[in-house]
Amino acid sequence: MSMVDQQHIRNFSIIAHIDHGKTTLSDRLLEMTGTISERERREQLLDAMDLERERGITIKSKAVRMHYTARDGQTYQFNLIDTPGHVDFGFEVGRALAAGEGAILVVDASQGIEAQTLANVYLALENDLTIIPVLNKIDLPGADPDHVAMEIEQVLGLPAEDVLRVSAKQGVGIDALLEAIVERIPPPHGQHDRPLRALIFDSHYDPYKGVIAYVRIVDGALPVGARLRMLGTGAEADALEVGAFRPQMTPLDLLDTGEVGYVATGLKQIGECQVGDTITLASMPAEIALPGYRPAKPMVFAGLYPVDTNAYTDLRDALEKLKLNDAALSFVPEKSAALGFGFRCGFLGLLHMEIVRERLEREYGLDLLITAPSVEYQVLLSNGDVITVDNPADMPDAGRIESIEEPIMLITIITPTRYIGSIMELVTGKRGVFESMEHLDPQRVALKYKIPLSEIVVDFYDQLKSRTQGYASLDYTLAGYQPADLVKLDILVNGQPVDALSLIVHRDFAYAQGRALVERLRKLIPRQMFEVPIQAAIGSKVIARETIRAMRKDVLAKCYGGDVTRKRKLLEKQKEGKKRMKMVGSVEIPQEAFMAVLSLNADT
Ligand SMILES: Nc1nc2c(ncn2[C@@H]2O[C@H](COP(=O)(O)OP(=O)(O)OP(=O)(O)O)[C@@H](O)[C@H]2O)c(=O)[nH]1
Repeated sequence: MSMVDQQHIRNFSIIAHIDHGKTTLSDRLLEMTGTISERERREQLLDAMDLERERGITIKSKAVRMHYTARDGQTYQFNLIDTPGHVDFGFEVGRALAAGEGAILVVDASQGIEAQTLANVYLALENDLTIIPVLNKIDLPGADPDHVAMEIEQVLGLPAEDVLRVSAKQGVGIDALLEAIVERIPPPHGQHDRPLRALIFDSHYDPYKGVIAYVRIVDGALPVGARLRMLGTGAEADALEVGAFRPQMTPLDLLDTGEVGYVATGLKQIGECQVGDTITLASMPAEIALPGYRPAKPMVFAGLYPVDTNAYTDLRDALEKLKLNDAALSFVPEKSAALGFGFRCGFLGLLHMEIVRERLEREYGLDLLITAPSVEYQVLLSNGDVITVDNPADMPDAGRIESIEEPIMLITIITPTRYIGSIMELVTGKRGVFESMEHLDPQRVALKYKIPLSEIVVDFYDQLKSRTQGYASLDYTLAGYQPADLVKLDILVNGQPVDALSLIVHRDFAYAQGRALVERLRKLIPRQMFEVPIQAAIGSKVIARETIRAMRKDVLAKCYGGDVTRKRKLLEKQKEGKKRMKMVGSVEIPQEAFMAVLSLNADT
């Protein structure tokens, strides 16, 4: 049985703005400590998920154990908890941070501080972590380490002389960083003789071992074979296996005070082993749970429907499994007159939505139809009741509504000063209100605005990037709810309202958006055998109309009167080519139509 003195443990995360080199640096630390070989590093081990490698981003946090022999001759156990960098995943960053005592803050020496650098530093400070600031990419010709070190001192209050300089790519400055981890990050100071308290900071589901909880042992120890109890849910389980990620799962006899590792619980019910809960021993339970996490709050909602109606239960099972690896995902069954049975899902943001959808399709072989994303509205009814509405189709008739409140975000945009005008124009065009402007240096500012979430979920980030040639960065937090003059815009296809195409829009923009949407739909919905009118309406008032002309008769005419099987073959072939279509009434509507709203601004 290995006993490690807590003095020789260091638990930390690496935090960074996206693309500043967090993954490259993590892999370099693994290589320098002999945890992986150079070849393995090249294969970018930490970004193991296919999807991550393709998108080049880190989605799930991971916890890897390394051993480092320092200049003082002592061997230290490092537990590196990797965190995702994208704005949608701030929730996971917070969880990972709470499992350690320190954070390495990576800043690209050619880019300087970006929006998520700030957001991550605030999260680290909230968790009382020791921060080691590191300038990465000093090998780049455009790197200006002295300037960025001063920026770090001025904006973040971390002394410039404490800032380390590395090139993760070339392996420069990594020794000094390893020493700084030993010297600057405090060891854990848990109580070895107290009953076990282990914080669950992540989990995944394994078909053979059940729920695998990623844990930080705060007090006591967790031996293999022990009977465990979850303090929050009361569920009990056996520790089938305990171990550490090195980086593969490696079984051990026990996890001791201060250590980070995993425990396989055999639990099949994901709800019984929740991230944020405390694990203790059934034989000698701790009394007080560790402070948990704020549950992640979904911000964006969309309907997910199987293209094949028979796949409904498969979709439900897949969502349940995914949820284990993704605590932020929420879903409830919903029924659409147009699309049948499906689920209303809640996501942290659009990137999160895209990832969930792709994982469902790739890992579970599902063909899905997804509706346009919506935010959550607070609706005060004339009878005094307040309801929340996250599906435009559920919005009550205008006559029953007293007022509607929508979520408002506080956004921070960091940008070179030359783009301020263009950003102002973008933000005010989306009902944004200026809050403040702060200079980071003579060439760069942090702009703050309040803006409705519904205006930024769609393509705000892309527009911001294209207006600033990629130079601006964005971060956002919920600032509260505000009343607004909102109306429901219905879309009628062939005279029938299609619930899945309804939208909530501001009254001032309703006409323009209705026009743009019907024009767009006219292009997206394929011609049918008959003429199809497409209308946008508010209540019973039609505000825009387009017509899809009928298909020319001679396409199928060839088959008439002749060979029936040939006609059937032709129709089947067409069907295959249009997999992602839904029959709505007598009209086939393709997936793109349900997402048409996403590309509206490109037209207006
Ligand atoms: N020149 C140079 N490029 C680097 C260095 N470190 C990382 N990069 C490159 O910067 C890009 C982003 O690096 P990643 O390690 O994927 O960044 P990340 O912060 O982990 O990104 P996410 O996981 O998506 O948040 C990659 O193309 C790296 O090859 C460095 O020291 N020098």
